[in-house]
Amino acid sequence: MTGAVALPWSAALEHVLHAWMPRQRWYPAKGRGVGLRPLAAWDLPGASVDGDAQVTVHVVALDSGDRVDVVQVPLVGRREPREDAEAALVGALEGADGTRHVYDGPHDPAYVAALLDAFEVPEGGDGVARGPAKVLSGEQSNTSIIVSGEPPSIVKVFRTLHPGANPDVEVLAGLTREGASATPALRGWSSGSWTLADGSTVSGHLAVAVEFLAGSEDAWRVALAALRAGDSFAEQARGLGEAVARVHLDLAHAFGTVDVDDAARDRTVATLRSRSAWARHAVAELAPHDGALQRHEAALASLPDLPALQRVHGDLHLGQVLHAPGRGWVLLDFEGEPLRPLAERVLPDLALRDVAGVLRSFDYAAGHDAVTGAGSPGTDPDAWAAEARDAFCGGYGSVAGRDPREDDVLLRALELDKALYEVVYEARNRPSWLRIPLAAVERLL
Ligand SMILES: Nc1ncnc2c1ncn2[C@@H]1O[C@H](COP(=O)(O)OP(=O)(O)O)[C@@H](O)[C@H]1O
Ligand SMILES: O=P(O)(O)O[C@H]1O[C@H](CO)[C@@H](O[C@H]2O[C@H](CO)[C@@H](O)[C@H](O)[C@H]2O)[C@H](O)[C@H]1O
Repeated sequence: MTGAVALPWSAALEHVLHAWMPRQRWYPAKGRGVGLRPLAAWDLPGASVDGDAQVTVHVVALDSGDRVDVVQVPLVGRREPREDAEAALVGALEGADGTRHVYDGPHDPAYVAALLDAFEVPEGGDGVARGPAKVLSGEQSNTSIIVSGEPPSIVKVFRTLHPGANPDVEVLAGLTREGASATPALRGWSSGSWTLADGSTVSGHLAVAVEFLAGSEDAWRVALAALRAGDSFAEQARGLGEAVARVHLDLAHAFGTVDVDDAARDRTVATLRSRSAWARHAVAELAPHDGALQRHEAALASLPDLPALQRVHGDLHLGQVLHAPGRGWVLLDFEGEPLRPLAERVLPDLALRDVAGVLRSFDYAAGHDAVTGAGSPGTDPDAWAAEARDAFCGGYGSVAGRDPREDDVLLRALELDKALYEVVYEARNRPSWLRIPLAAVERLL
């Protein structure tokens, strides 16, 4: 599957990627020794931008023995080095025919042009208007490129690949058909195939393009700024609650709902239990709560009746919400929790899971400055978060027809579930933040 392409797999390319990939923010195997295995490679016609560019997309398995991650690595090879792109240089390959300078695809106009040419467009859509491209900097699990055409778009190149539909593409396609306004409109996507170790060929989405909301600010920053200034976040939280409820109604309409029979209830309870057990085993700092967590796992059997299940966001927090001028709150990134297997992330779930996600995020905002020393609250953080929480639930209930606080037992179980996920997430990624979700686990148990 990695045959005649412009930049074929070779010992030299493997060596270069081995050094370069672990330094990338999106690299999913940080801290683990991995072997690289090529799963697929294909060329995109790169010469449409300039004659020197050769665009090859590699799909590579990162194998650490007990776990395999599959990543997408689009590369551009050039005979002439790009003066303006030192930071995007992956490495240089020496061959009998001279040196090839290899660049990270998203930072090279030849790849971006070729990627957009390969996009499929939703029915009735205009696709992505071409324009100058710029990679978004910051903490991201994928690589996003802003394409400043008229209108502008943002293209997300998926780095970790999964077979099947990517939920970001699938969900935004459904919501765009619904004419939803609290999510960005889908503009296009691309797909590809790769071959697994057992010889089977699978396909999946490689990239997605949506409308770019210029001039927007993310809710996490807005909330932190309000807290530091000593300003209430109640009005914004109420609007956010309304927006989340509208997205839930649109998702239910686009993808349907599933009534909870005994089997679905058992599955939901089992998922909550196994997450608690997973966290207990994964993070030593939970040891003092082991007994209480085991009692909690047993008590989940007596949860009250569950509402119907539906497609949800799955990893909703303030960093996944933008405030866009003239548009209000807009929810992003429907890929679900990165630490959860994809097959689970696309199943119908409790809409209250997203409510719990936002409530946890208010708690994070309240605890952030004390843990990181990045600023200082201008008001009592706990009272600030409690007010935001009430306003959010009130706003949500005014659109959904039921206030989440009426389902307090279930909501609490979902907040605890999220806090346990966060404990694992922080232990792996930001140990200095671990105190925030650990304190929540203690409080919620
Ligand atoms: N439609 C959009 N308009 C404007 N900015 C966006 C848009 N989509 C994403 N962003 C910006 O890109 C960041 C990362 O997007 P996200 O979909 O969460 O990617 P990832 O899966 O890599 O975390 C967001 O936090 C936001 O700042
Ligand atoms: O945005 P991602 O899909 O990568 O989500 C992961 O990272 C998030 C952190 O960026 C993490 O969110 C946690 O930290 C947030 C503050 O940075 C906070 O607002 C959230 O409430 C908290 O869960 C998320 O859990 C993780 O899946």
